[in-house]
Amino acid sequence: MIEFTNVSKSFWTGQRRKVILDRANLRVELGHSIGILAPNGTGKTTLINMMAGLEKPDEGQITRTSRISFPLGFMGGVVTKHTGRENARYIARLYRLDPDYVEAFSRWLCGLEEYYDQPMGTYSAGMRSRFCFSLMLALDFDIYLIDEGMPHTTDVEFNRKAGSILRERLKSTTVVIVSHQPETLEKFARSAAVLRNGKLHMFDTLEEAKALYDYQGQG
Ligand SMILES: Nc1ncnc2c1ncn2[C@@H]1O[C@H](COP(=O)(O)OP(=O)(O)OP(=O)(O)O)[C@@H](O)[C@H]1O
Repeated sequence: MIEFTNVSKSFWTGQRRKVILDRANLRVELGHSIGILAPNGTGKTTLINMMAGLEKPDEGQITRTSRISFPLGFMGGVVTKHTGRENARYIARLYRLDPDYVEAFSRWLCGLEEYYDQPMGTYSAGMRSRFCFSLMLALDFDIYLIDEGMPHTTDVEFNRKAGSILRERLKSTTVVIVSHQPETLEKFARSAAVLRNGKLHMFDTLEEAKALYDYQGQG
């Protein structure tokens, strides 16, 4: 479960205070995936980072009682001078999981072949994103945090394998996905919230959320 209670967050831009959340409340229960719709630049990444514990609220309380993933695509946990193998084994230990299993699963899924044993600094952006996604699926979380859909990868075989594992995982896991596009949420969640002017408005269906989002304009 993830619960936001009266959570506020803002940034000082040098000229003004940019409000991301203003005493926002939200509850994510296990088994109930949700999508969060928000226009670009209004705080999607900040919100998902707060759920992951990477960003602290200014005020209010965030309660986490499940195994919650780092955001899909997040690279902060990897050390680029180390190889994919070393990173996978190190991160497995941090999560108290079997490094042999995590390495084998991620090595198989990302399909980086000999690059898996090369420093991650030599990877292309697509290779890094395949590595991080494969690691995230290897770690087996209760709640997966996804910022703007699947990683952009041009590798057809990876997309096929990762897509089918993710679909299977979705039957037993919970997803929180943020996006500026309702279509991105459709595959993952039936209920949705809209982030608007620092408030989170929760709806039982994606259609209702979309109606408010469209009504208020997406910019
Ligand atoms: N550390 C920071 N200091 C100052 N401003 C910040 C900081 N982090 C984010 N912001 C600002 O807060 C706003 C929300 O940022 P965030 O990255 O969460 O938005 P987003 O909805 O994910 O954006 P995009 O759709 O462009 O990816 C932006 O205006 C951004 O410039």
